[in-house]
Amino acid sequence: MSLSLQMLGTGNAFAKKYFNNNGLLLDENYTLLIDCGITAPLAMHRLEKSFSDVNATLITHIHADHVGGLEELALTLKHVHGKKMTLLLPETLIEPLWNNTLKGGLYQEDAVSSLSDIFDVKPMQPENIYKLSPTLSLEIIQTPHIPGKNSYSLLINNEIFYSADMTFQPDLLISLVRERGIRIILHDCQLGGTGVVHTTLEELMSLPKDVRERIKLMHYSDEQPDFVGLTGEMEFLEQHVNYKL
Ligand SMILES: O=c1ccn([C@@H]2O[C@@H]3COP(=O)(O)O[C@H]3[C@H]2O)c(=O)[nH]1
Ligand SMILES: [Zn+2]
Ligand SMILES: [Zn+2]
Repeated sequence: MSLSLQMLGTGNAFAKKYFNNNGLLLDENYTLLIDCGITAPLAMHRLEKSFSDVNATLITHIHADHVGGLEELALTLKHVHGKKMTLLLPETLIEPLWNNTLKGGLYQEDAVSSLSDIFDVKPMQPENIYKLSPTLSLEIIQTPHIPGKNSYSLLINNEIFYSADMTFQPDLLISLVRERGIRIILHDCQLGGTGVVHTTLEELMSLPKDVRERIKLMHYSDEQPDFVGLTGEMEFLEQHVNYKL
């Protein structure tokens, strides 16, 4: 089995040198887009990839760097390719994604009045395992990010943890490694300041070595080059590089 990850971008919400932190998870017969932010359409174009070749898009939470490209994705698929994207998303996000984010741009009288009129919606719930292909399965874990906003991390094939955006959860990270045997942790990383809505590099550096050595850093600011060599065992993921997982 060969599973790989190619990030469309590894930047935070305000980065200008990096695209939004969205990724393509690829196995032999299946491509999953993890989040589709404002910059995702341009990043796909730069990689000479088409949304029509993506089997499904998964949404972790409703921030523009994670959902801001969905309007273009949906309209391109409908009007250029004549199809709907399969949209995997936690059930709690369906209503706010439509009413608070997408309805303004996608509503069309007698044609599009709900998320499922424009996407093939597949609601997800924590603790269920979703088998996307013979070699790719997914679980969602609700994790803290912004007070009052539902946000989710991912467990891929019961061996890879993808934090999406979350505040520092040391107990969760330690138990994922020591109790669930998680091999790789792909984690958002705020390089400076205090971790109010994200996890800081300083916080990740405080983790025990057996956890740190499984971590790859993503969702970082434009200052990332100043921090190369200062992250201990944890390496930065680079956008557009295809990593075997
Ligand atoms: O209380 C807050 C709420 C938000 N923010 C910023 O807005 C950004 C939204 O996208 P993000 O979740 O990738 O990152 C967030 C932060 O950069 C913040 O600094 N403090
Ligand atoms: Zn983000
Ligand atoms: Zn966020």
